[in-house]
Amino acid sequence: MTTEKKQNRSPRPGETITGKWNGHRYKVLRTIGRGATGTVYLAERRGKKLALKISDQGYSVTAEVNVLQHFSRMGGSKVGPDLIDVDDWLVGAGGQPVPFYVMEYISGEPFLGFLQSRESFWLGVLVVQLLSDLDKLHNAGWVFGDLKPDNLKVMVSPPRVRLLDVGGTTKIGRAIKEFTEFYDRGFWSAGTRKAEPSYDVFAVGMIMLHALYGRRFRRQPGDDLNTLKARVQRLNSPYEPIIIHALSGKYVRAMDMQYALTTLMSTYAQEEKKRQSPKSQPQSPPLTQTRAGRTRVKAKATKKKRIHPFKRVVQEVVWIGVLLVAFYVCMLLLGGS
Ligand SMILES: Nc1ncnc2c1ncn2[C@@H]1O[C@H](COP(=O)(O)OP(=O)(O)OP(=O)(O)O)[C@@H](O)[C@H]1O
Repeated sequence: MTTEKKQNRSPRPGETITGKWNGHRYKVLRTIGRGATGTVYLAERRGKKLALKISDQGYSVTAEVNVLQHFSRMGGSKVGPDLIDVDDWLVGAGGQPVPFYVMEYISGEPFLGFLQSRESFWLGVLVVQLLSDLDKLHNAGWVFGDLKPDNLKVMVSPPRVRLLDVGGTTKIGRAIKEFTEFYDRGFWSAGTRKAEPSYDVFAVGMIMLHALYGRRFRRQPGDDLNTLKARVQRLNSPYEPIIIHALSGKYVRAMDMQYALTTLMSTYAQEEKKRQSPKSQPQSPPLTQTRAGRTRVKAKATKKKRIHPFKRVVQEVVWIGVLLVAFYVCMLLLGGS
């Protein structure tokens, strides 16, 4: 593979890319997106959809491929996309080799888009999954680094969060090599940019804050960790203590946050079960803090109480009929004896 930096030609939709070394052919369908280090295309080989990344920087391809190879050796559930092929594309006869790699195409919904139409319970479910993947990554000696909603996708049925864009993945102990300010603890003066598990955990806290708040907000001069904590408190969300702990660096490992979140969610699930039994009184607000969730719960409750007048009449008529039939049967039996 080449490592020199140059401006590569972009493939056109419908164009076929043939690898110089492995000889595999990929038909480019469309551009998925452009990042800082290159462009990702949706491609097809033998009827299978794949993601093909072409970079202008050979060294970034090498680094990303290296990380994806580590990911695939982790075993268990998949952490990042599977690496499928690494090769050079020869553009035209005698053209310069263009380095590219092919990975599993992760189809699904964007992380925030998936949550928009669902109750905030789902935020907890996805974050528990994410923390489990991060924990595996950390145990293998890496930190994801550039953790943000854009780098997460939710594969549906069953919903499963997946990590994309491994460009920021950094060896534990080194300086984080790629980050996005809003999710970066250094930006909020909440810690260093040293690659350690708590760096990713902070970003998870910011992702939760972003999802519940509904958008990113600007950092004003002087804003810091305390400003973030105050924002979290204003959300009045059951996730508040978890997010505050994540932002404050109280969870050293992703697994610590995962444990706290799972405990909180199972407590709420038990309370919800009790709440549904007619004798008990609610103890705390349900885990449905999104506006959409609250409206749905309210609508459901209203629906239960109100019965259509016509339906009530029909029910009464049916009951009177049942009673009359029972009365006549009794009369017949008494008359017959
Ligand atoms: N395996 C994949 N399956 C599906 N989509 C992918 C895959 N890998 C990357 N993408 C998408 O391709 C786009 C470009 O990704 P890329 O990793 O190059 O950069 P980025 O994350 O957008 O930007 P940056 O690296 O600058 O943060 C993104 O929209 C990303 O979601």
